Amino acid sequence: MSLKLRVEDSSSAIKLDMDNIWLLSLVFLVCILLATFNHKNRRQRQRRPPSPHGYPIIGNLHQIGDLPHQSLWRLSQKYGPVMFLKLGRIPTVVISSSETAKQALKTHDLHCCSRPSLVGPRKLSYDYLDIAFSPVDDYWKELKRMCVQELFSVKRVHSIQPIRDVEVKKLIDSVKESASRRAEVNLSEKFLSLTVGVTCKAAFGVSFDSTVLNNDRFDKLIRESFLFLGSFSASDFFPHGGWIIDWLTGLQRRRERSVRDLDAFYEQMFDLHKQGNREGVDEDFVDLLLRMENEETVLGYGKLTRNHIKAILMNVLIGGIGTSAITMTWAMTELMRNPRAMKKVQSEIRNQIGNKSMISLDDIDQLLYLKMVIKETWRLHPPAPLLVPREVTSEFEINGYKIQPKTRLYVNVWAIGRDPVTWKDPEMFLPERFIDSNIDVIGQNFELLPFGGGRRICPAIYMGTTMVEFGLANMLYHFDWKLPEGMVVEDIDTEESPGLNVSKKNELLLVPVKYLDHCSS
Ligand code: HEM
Repeated sequence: MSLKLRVEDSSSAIKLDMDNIWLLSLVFLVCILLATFNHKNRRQRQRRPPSPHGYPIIGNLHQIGDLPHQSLWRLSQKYGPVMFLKLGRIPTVVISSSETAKQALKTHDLHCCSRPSLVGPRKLSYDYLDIAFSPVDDYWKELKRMCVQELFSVKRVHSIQPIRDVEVKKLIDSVKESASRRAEVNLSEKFLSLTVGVTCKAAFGVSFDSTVLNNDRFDKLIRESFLFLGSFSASDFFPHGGWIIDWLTGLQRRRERSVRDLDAFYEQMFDLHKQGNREGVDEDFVDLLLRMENEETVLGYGKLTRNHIKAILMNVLIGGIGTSAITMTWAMTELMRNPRAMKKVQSEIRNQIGNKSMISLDDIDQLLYLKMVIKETWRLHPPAPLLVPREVTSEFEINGYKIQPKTRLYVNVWAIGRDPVTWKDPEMFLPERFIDSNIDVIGQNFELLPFGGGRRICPAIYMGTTMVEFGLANMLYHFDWKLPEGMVVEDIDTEESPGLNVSKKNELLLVPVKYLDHCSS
């Protein structure tokens, strides 16, 4: 009995040992698998750009704040010029130096020149029929080529000069009137009226202050579109459930109303053109696009339709109005903060122009210091500080870090303009830094990118630059500028207001003094 027991004991001991061996082998195998997986994962993570710590679900969204370009600049000082963030569900890479911008916008432009699908732009652009938000495809390529050749060409910029003359003359007259009363002028508002006036006449053949265009309604329309293009939309970061938040916050409703109102505005403009009830140049933008529609012009995959025209006009409104007005306001702000630069630029203009009632486009070519003032303004205050977001379509590397397809890519040109590696005393407004420098804004110098670069570069650089140079030159020629009673230079702030285009938060109020009165007295 005892023998039997012992035999049974030893067999179960052997069985136990076998079980242990199996168990140990299994644990060993799992350990090896885990180690291999971990190693692979660590290698992959190592090849991903450095990243600040994020939270589940929201990722790094809480670190973005009201002025994302500023928050991202601060983060980039800790995590470097190629930084990875998870914004909600969206893998995002932020580029913050001229050297890495060159890699993204030049070397690897082809891999990252598409646009992400964003809800606001999708509605405004009739499902991406525009230039700015359309993904990269044959339609976008042909549309951009057509717009560069027809809408934004040097010839067209010159053909709308009579419109600029009329609108700038109106501005001068209204500022003169304030000067005669020694009253303050809201320059932020004046510059906006100027660019709205020029854009309305050049694009739609109507005056902003005419009865045809109810300017209160138009003003509201434009402000609303800017607002919702620039405001936070949960759907853009949580593609599957974000719409619920947008619905709860009322953003979705406001967005739909704004799209409806803009659509009605375009239809009204088409009707006016049908009735021949328009003013301005021989052929405005609507005329040109309607003519192309009649000629059954094919772009990419199909014929140009009314929705294509509306989407293109949306880009003209969004691109043409804010950017130039913002630049002129920032330039005047910086000149008021730097009286030496103000004196120098006014002397240049007045010495070159002599005694004239209006400055011409040809005169502008000689104003080299003015051009430096504008470049310096764009270095410190690019109107689109993060450009327009891009989407990566195929894998590439920057500084040895792998950037995966479907990543959203931001280029922080605001940070690049303040990089002490590139710019000496970056916080100082110093137009002279461009003397003897070849740095230009046409996308070839990656330290200064107010118009972006690569395939997605702004197609209207000449149009935008001409508006800014012409508007500023006239305001600086005709008037001296003083601060309102009781204010000193140190009181002028450079606070920014959030949005798609970053403008000066507090409006710029100045008192004009008529210059030519000095001459005649
Ligand atoms: C001071 C004036 C202007 C500035 C600073 C400016 C700046 C920019 C920037 C930064 C971009 C994005 C580039 C990128 O993503 O790399 C852009 C794109 C664009 N801009 Fe401008 N812009 C100005 C004037 C204009 C004007 C006057 C128009 C039209 C009337 C215009 C139409 C466009 C369009 C259609 C795009 C989209 C290009 C694309 O995605 O392929 N811009 N602009």
